[in-house]
Amino acid sequence: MNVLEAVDLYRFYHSGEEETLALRGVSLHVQTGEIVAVMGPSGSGKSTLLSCLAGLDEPDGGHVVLMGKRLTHKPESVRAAMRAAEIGILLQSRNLFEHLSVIENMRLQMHLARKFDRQRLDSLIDLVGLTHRRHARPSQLSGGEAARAGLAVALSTNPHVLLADEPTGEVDAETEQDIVRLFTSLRQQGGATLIVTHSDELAAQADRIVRLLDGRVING
Ligand SMILES: Nc1ncnc2c1ncn2[C@@H]1O[C@H](COP(=O)(O)OP(=O)(O)OP(=O)(O)O)[C@@H](O)[C@H]1O
Repeated sequence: MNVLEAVDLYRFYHSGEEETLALRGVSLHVQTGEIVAVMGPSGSGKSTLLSCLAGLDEPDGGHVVLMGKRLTHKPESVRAAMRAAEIGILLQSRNLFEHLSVIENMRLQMHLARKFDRQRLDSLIDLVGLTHRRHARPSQLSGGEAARAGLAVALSTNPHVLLADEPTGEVDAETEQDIVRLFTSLRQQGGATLIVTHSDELAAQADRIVRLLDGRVING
């Protein structure tokens, strides 16, 4: 089953006289139990694509279908509700509120999605190896711990699809291995994952690699 599908996405940016064609007719899908890696050089449109897939940005053309329902060209409030219910998002800027502890960040995410689940909270924090750091604030975490905490927050609502932008971008080799293992265990549980990455190691674990160049898919 297609959990997430993008059909012929276009996104243009205008600044002054200049127009950038960030996406030029991108189509892709992610199915249940599948990891799809999106790769491509800097500026090829990966982050723009992820924002459109998450409903954080509206494409200028084309559409996105999430769990059989159109996500694009809907009011922001509707997109936000669909996002909270169905999507886990891990962006490069991370998804942690600085004034909340790891566990409070996870709780907040669950409450926003109206999916509070004490058991899931405990098992996820254990899964990412942060039980002993559950009460730490983001500023008190190492880079690798913060990456794992961000992942725990993204997964706290048990989303149908996880979208991750460079999840291993700033972590050491050991944490990268842990994150790779986490993604593969999610696949075993039937999760659908789309990862934007420059890491060959992470991409090697994907079922498919979608390569972007100048806003176009150059293979699928
Ligand atoms: N808000 C914006 N305004 C104007 N141009 C933008 C904006 N965001 C992105 N772009 C341009 O759109 C193109 C695609 O950018 P995008 O960030 O999606 O690429 P990327 O593949 O994610 O790059 P990177 O690997 O460096 O993060 C680039 O040419 C970028 O300069």
